[in-house]
Amino acid sequence: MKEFNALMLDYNEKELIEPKIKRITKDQLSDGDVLIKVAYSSINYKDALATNPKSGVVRSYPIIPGIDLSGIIVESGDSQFKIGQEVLVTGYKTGVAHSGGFSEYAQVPNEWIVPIPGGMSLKDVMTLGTAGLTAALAVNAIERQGLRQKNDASILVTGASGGVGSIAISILKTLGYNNITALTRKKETAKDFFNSLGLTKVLSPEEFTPDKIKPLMAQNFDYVIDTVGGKQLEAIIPQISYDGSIALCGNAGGIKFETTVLPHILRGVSILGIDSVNISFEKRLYIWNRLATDMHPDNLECIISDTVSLSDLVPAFNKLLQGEMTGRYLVNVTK
Ligand SMILES: C=CC(=O)SCCNC(=O)CCNC(=O)[C@H](O)C(C)(C)COP(=O)(O)OP(=O)(O)OC[C@H]1O[C@@H](n2cnc3c(N)ncnc32)[C@H](O)[C@@H]1OP(=O)(O)O
Ligand SMILES: NC(=O)C1=CN([C@@H]2O[C@H](COP(=O)(O)OP(=O)(O)OC[C@H]3O[C@@H](n4cnc5c(N)ncnc54)[C@H](O)[C@@H]3O)[C@@H](O)[C@H]2O)C=CC1
Repeated sequence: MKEFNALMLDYNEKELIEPKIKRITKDQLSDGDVLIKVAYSSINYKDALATNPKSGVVRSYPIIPGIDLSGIIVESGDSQFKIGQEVLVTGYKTGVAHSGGFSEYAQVPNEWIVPIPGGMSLKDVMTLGTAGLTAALAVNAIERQGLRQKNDASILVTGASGGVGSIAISILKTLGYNNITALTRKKETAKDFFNSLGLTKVLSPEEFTPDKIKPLMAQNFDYVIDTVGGKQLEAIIPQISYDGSIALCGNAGGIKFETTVLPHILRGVSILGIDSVNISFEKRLYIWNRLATDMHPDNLECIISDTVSLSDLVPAFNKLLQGEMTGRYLVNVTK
């Protein structure tokens, strides 16, 4: 490997220099103990945000973005990791302050590396990627809050056409929780996708949002997995049932919302924060193991809408940011 392809983001103090595929060498990668020949990556909302310097996602330039990668170890300075071993990396500084997965090779610290969980392929783990890890963390969090004891609990999932939302729905269904309502702006345009997820209850924001939002409203949902954040939350939290909870995962619709203490002090409603980037290694392994076993979505192949190559990334980012994407993009780095 002398030169190889990578997507480079650079910034000239005023504006982002148009992201471009460049031929680079190993010494242009960030430092690390292990060199991985990348097979697959995926596109997450955060990867698309990374192309906007104002988003605050990228902490240093130039950078190879891509918060996810799977591949095969080709050089190892750590006896724990063997050449030829199949591994995955998500989160930490990957793709935001350390060269990431949109490259034919990546070099990372040993403590970020997760061996591919039993039974899964390099492609399966990137079909899930950070979106899958986040969805699984959210389901795990609401299970710990009582969902396990309530098989017929009513669960609302927002941003349901997106990566985190659709994988959360698949995991919930795989685990046998079937009373799921999807909230989506794509009720009409993504009908086939929702059918493939086995959803029967799909609401648009217009149907969901009451004319007047009161601090407490009818208790319609026991649990919520929210990927949208922002103003939409103002109509959701007052509709959570007594002792229910909401796993807050995302900010696709904004970061600010106004609320009152009433759902929390009168109904015992809990807000559960979900982070996939810096969770402990122990929890990471636990969740990946669940994704390979009881949480493994029955219909994993339905989640991927398109498989793209490094040269297709920029138009794909734009589609994601404009909310035009349904499901997920898998990135075949070798294509
Ligand atoms: C896959 C995951 C996701 O998709 S999460 C959603 C995508 N991420 C975002 O939208 C975050 C974008 N980032 C921002 O908007 C900003 O970076 C910020 C608002 C989070 C912080 O920027 P600001 O300029 O206000 O503050 P500082 O850079 O000075 O940081 C303050 C304080 O927060 C710590 N911090 C910054 N970024 C993160 C982060 N991503 N995760 C956790 N903590 C973060 C930073 O270290 C500072 O703490 P300190 O103790 O002072 O070092
Ligand atoms: N907490 C964590 O560790 C993680 C957080 N996230 C966050 O979760 C969110 C979803 O991520 P992905 O599934 O990768 O993105 P995605 O782009 O696949 O899905 C986003 C969904 O939100 C919808 N949406 C976008 N803007 C909206 C608006 N204004 N109002 C209503 N719906 C809107 C889209 O139509 C889509 O269904 C993002 O905010 C992302 O940053 C993602 C992964 C990890």
